Amino acid sequence: MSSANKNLSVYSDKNLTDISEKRFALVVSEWNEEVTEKLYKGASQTLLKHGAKEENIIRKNVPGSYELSLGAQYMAQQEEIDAVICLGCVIQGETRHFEFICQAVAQGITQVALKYNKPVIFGVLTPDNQKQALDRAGGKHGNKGDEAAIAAIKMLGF
Ligand SMILES: Nc1c(NC[C@H](O)[C@H](O)[C@H](O)CO)[nH]c(=O)[nH]c1=O
Ligand SMILES: CC(=O)[C@@H](O)COP(=O)(O)O
Repeated sequence: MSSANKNLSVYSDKNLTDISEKRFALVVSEWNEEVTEKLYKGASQTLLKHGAKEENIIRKNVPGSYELSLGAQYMAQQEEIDAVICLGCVIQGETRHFEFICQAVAQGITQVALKYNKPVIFGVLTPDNQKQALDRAGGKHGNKGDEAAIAAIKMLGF
């Protein structure tokens, strides 16, 4: 089901685990910052809405989505971090570079989650163009950042 048929910001908030004492690392790509700042806003506001403390939301920037995996590892290895949310936007260009970044970051983030046995969430948009990105960063299809935050909360309640 595509985001066009399932709004990224629509979710059930029933039985969400208490996150008042949980610490979240939000690793944010600087590439396409017009989009990633919106993703960060969505994720951070969703965490606060569901009880996270502002001082327990730690933000770290990386140059681009390819660096999200290493940034996630730096944070996940810290015992006091309960979950990591990676936020990025990789937009298809003229070459196959898009494919390599998307594959690398998806696999890299997964490896970090499994290595450190804690939620490391893939909050990365991979659109064909800027419009698709903005539609999923607080636009008509919701906000991928909201979805990522809820995924982190649900995995903490696993
Ligand atoms: N084209 C996009 C990039 N490219 C940069 C890479 O992510 C990486 O920083 C570089 O290859 C150096 O290792 N990054 C995005 O996040 N989004 C893009 O559209
Ligand atoms: C995903 C990218 O790195 C891409 O935006 C770069 O554009 P291009 O493939 O035209 O070099």
